[in-house]
Amino acid sequence: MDDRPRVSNPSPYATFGRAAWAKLRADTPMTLDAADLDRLSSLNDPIDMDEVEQIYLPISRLLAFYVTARQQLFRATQRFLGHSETKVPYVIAVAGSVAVGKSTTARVLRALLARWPATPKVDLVTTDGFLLPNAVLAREDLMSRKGFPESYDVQALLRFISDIKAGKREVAAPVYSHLVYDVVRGEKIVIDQPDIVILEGLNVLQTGDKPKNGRVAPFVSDFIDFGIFLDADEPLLHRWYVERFMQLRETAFRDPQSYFRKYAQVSKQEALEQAEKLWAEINLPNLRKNIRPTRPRADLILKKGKSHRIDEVRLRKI
Ligand SMILES: Nc1ncnc2c1ncn2[C@@H]1O[C@H](COP(=O)(O)OP(=O)(O)O)[C@@H](O)[C@H]1O
Ligand SMILES: CC(C)(COP(=O)(O)O)[C@@H](O)C(=O)NCCC(=O)O
Repeated sequence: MDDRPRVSNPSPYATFGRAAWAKLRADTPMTLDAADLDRLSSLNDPIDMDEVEQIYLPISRLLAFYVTARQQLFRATQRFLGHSETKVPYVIAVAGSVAVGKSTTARVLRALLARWPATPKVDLVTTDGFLLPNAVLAREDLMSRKGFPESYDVQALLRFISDIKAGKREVAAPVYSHLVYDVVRGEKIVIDQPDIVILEGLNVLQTGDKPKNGRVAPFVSDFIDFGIFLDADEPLLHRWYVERFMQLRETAFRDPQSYFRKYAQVSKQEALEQAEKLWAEINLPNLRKNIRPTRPRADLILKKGKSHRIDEVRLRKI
């Protein structure tokens, strides 16, 4: 019998259940209260104190180590090259499906990181601002591909993130409105050398096309220091998407400016059919083809279960 040790394919991740991960909070203090959480959670994505204490405080502690280590490495390179010190933001990406709750995760992280003792300046940018305007999407027959890689101005997103990592001041990003379902003309947010940028969106861990003429184009993910993938099984995502659509029908869709105002007026059944259609024809295929394949590129995978709680954490160790 061959008793040599088997060479197995080791997982690059260490996997934790909730209780084991919660212990890694160590002595990190709680800096948010119930009112903060109310303000930070999104529609149909509740978050409570337990979730922050058990899941997010250990993440905040981990990121404090990573940011310090990265800054030291960066300063070492600057010293070696004899360059004067420029300030370069640390970029954290938050990726995952439509309706998984990226906005809540990104906002809670931002609030926690901004309350570290050194109170760094933390900015949050969503990639939807880089979607092509509806007029362009309609012209190119891409309205039913919103969120797919071809629906974004990837060059503009790359320019934005590379300018940030080059330490440029006052870098502008366009702004998207979920209400009008389009990029808002003339509106922008300006990022002015923060300590940390959180970049949130479906596509932040994506890589570009295959090499052309022997050259590989740069990817958004090349400029990311730490990637988080927010994960959940398809049936849950489906449920959360449809539930949110039906809740929006009672709220945002009633606004005369809402792109979906029609669905506040039609029958519940018609609205439900539209939500199912958007999920089945756009968001689910996008999840399968373009979003979930980026999960193995994440440094941290947060898997949500029922009630939107994170049940499992996987941290890249190699
Ligand atoms: N049609 C809509 N009208 C108004 N707000 C919306 C609409 N669709 C999504 N939102 C809001 O936009 C934010 C981003 O949603 P989404 O891109 O699905 O990402 P996630 O759910 O992962 O945060 C959420 O806070 C959601 O509540
Ligand atoms: C705007 C989105 C593409 C998300 O963009 P992101 O901020 O992740 O880049 C998405 O919320 C969306 O609108 N998807 C199109 C199908 C739908 O209406 O659900």
